[in-house]
Amino acid sequence: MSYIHIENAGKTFRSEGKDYSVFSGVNLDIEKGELICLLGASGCGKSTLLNAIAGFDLVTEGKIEIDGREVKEPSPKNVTIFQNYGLLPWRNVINNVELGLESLKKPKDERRKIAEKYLKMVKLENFKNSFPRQLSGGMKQRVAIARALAVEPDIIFMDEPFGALDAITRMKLQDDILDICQNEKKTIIFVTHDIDEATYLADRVVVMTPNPGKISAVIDVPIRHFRDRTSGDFLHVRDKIFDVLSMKKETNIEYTI
Ligand SMILES: Nc1ncnc2c1ncn2[C@@H]1O[C@H](COP(=O)(O)OP(=O)(O)OP(=O)(O)O)[C@@H](O)[C@H]1O
Repeated sequence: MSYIHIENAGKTFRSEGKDYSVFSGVNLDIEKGELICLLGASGCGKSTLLNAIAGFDLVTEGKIEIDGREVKEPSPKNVTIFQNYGLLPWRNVINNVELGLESLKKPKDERRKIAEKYLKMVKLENFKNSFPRQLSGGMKQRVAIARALAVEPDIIFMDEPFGALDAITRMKLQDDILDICQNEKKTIIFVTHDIDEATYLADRVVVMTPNPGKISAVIDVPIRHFRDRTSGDFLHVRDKIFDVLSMKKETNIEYTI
């Protein structure tokens, strides 16, 4: 049995006396240590599926199991990173990173040591005494990543974490995520509607289409982490995704140089 097992999962909301199916018939198996990107256009149910796996909002059909246990509520072993950082403005950077460790009742010395280790990992060791208002968006998201890693979670759920960042900062943070994956071997489920981001980060890209949301294809990314966004292999995987989303032009354009 896989680590995360999703079987015939569906989610229906009732609104004004009518049922509305967000996604249905979703089957997916995820192994420990995989980085899975859920990719699709706005409204295809990516966040709803992520929330169902994380236990925030349960499926209404089928089942989702993690490590053999049906998901019925959020687990303290997992963390979620959102687009809006979620930092406490009155706490400085290191105290923000220590937040989850306080809930785990770690002694103060140990908390500090762990927080410093992860701040170093996200290259913010020189900003530990700064407050969120003094940081750029990218730095804030790095603090959120350090805070998530500090509690040594089993699974990290990321819902468009870089959606509010400019393209260059976004690419730098994507590299950070790949470094972290190599060092920490975490299971990550990452929601995005950015095809390049999914191709760059994922071990497998799960492509979803709407009305109702369903999985149209699961695309293996054969070379673990390209690090080169212009390589032929990268473009090949990207092309496959365009194909699934029916976004390729019918006719091929010929270029003459
Ligand atoms: N609690 C709810 N009640 C009713 N409808 C909902 C609820 N939550 C989500 N939906 C609907 O489900 C659909 C899918 O939403 P969801 O946020 O999962 O999509 P998404 O693919 O993540 O989109 P985006 O990329 O824009 O965030 C939307 O049409 C949304 O309005």
